[in-house]
Parts: sequence; C-alpha cells; structure tokens
Amino acid sequence: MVAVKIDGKAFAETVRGDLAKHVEQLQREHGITPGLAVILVGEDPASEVYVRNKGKQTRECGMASFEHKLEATSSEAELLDLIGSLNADPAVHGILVQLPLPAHIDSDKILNAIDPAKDVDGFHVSNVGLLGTGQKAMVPCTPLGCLMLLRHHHGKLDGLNAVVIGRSNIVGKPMAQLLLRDNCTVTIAHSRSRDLQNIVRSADIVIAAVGRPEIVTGAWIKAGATVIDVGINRVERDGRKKLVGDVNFESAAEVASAITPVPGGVGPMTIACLLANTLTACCRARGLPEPLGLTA
Ligand SMILES: Nc1nc2c(c(=O)[nH]1)N[C@@H](CN(C=O)c1ccc(C(=O)N[C@@H](CCC(=O)O)C(=O)O)cc1)CN2
Ligand SMILES: [Mg+2]
Repeated sequence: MVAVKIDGKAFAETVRGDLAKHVEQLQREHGITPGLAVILVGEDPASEVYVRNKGKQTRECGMASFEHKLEATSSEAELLDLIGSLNADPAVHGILVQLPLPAHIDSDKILNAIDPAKDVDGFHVSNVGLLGTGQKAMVPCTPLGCLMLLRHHHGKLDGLNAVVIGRSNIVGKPMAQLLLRDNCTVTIAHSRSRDLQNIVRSADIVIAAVGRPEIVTGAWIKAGATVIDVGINRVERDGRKKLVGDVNFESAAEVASAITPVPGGVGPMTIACLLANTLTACCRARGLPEPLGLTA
C-alpha cells in the first residue's frame, strides 16, 4: 500500500470535540442549547442504527436531542403535522427526516415541508438553490464531510480535476457544487456513463458515490490521486457479511496517494457534519456569529 489512509473516524472525533466546546460556550455566554429533532419512519435496521448514533452523539456534544419514531404505516399527513410542530418549536434548531422513507410517502414533499432555516440535511429546494448559486446555504452532511476531509488532507483544491461518480441529490450533485466552489474542474459521472473507467482515470480527486460494491479498482485510478469512498455496501464474502465501499481499497491504495477506508472514512463525518449544521442553524437563528471552520 502506498496511499495514506484518511482516518475519518479520528477526524470526526476532533470535529465533535470542537463542537462540544462551542456548545458549552453558547450555553455559558447566552444560555442557549442547540436542539436537533430526528424523525424515523418505519423499522429499517440500518436507519435505526444511524438514528441511534445521531441521538447519542448529539447528547455527547451537549446539544438537545428530540427523537420521533413513527410507524411504517404512518400517513404523509401525520408526518407533515409533526414537521409543522417542529418548525414552530423554538427549542428545535435542526430537523432531519431519516431517508429512505417508506414508498407510500412522497419524500420531496416531506423534505420541502421543513423550514429551510432548520433543514440541517440541506435537502430543501431552497438550500439546494442557494448552494447551486454560491449563496449561504445549509450544506448536505455527507458532501460537507468529504470536503472537510479533502481540505484537511490535500489543502487547496484549485484547478484539480475532480470526478464525482454518482448523481444523487444526497451526495453526487451537492458534492459537485462544493468542488466547483473550491475551484475544481468537475465531472459528474454515473453508472451509465460511457467509458467510466477512462473518465475516472483523468481525476486528481475521485469521489465514489454510485452504490456499487468495489466497482472502482486500482486500474481506474491515476497515480497519486486522492480517493474518497462514499459507498456503504453490505455484501457476503466467503460466507461472511462484510461492509465494503464503492472502491476496491487494496488495489486502489497501491496507486492513490490518499484514500478513505470503509468503514471509518466518510461515514463518521456525516454525523459530525450534521451536528455542525445544527450548531450553525442555531447561531443563525439567534443572530450569533457562526463558528469558523465548521462549515463549507
Ligand atoms: N436524512 C438523511 N438520511 C440519510 C443520510 C443523510 O445524510 N440524511 N445519509 C445516509 C445514512 N447516514 C446518515 O443518515 C449514515 C450512513 C453511514 C454512517 C456511518 O457512520 N457509517 C459507518 C459504518 C456504519 C455501519 O456499519 O453501517 C462508516 O462508514 O464507518 C453514518 C450515517 C442515508 N440516509
Ligand atoms: Mg417515495
């Protein structure tokens, strides 16, 4: 292995430590406690783990956590009612609806019902538009986490060729916007891109967020590139369940200069950035300065 392994777990711990200090200062100087409400609909096992971890880490940072669990059969109207009451609650500065939602619920309608100022996921069309036009937005957590890792390990990104594999609203599209804002030349590729391998080989920075286990191998990577693996795929190998990314770590690490592992890379940064966004939303709501270095 020639690449440096980018330790997202350790970096996320540092971010959460900084956040806890800011939260303590907010309480001491202004008597304010940032609050995050998380809504889970149904019983998807992975979502249950993520929501539990979000609640735990929110409390560990000194923020207030409000957890709402709704039956899988809950109606869109029930969910909209709950969002309406959280929008109106001054103790709640951030609202997150865990995705995916059950198929009978229109996700876009739900996400667009959240007050954009409390939209700590950055999925409301207003925030998508603000980010796309270079204005102050709430930035989606996973791309924000990738950007923080990239800036920390690579420094300035100006002029670099970045290839984002994946065009989801949660990762691919906002990631491309953030890289553009940092002056990269950005290509968005996806599973149907012709000659994907050669597109990826042109990249100084590869963001793999396509949801295909280990599709990107070392043969696709330009020597010295930085590889950020967003994939979380549960697969069975030699009769054992395993979590792998969209990148084949072993072969890519022979060619890249730096690479994130799965697990322990981007995943932990997602929750750290959610907490950072909650603190940001709280400061904006109260007209207080935003902590530097915790946002894009
Ligand atoms: N409303 C949202 N829903 C979803 C989001 C999101 O950002 N907002 N992202 C994902 C799930 N997710 C957070 O919600 C998330 C995924 C993974 C991790 C993480 O820490 N992963 C670990 C591995 C954990 C495991 O064993 O499964 C890692 O990569 O090290 C945190 C959060 C979809 N839904
Ligand atoms: Mg749906």
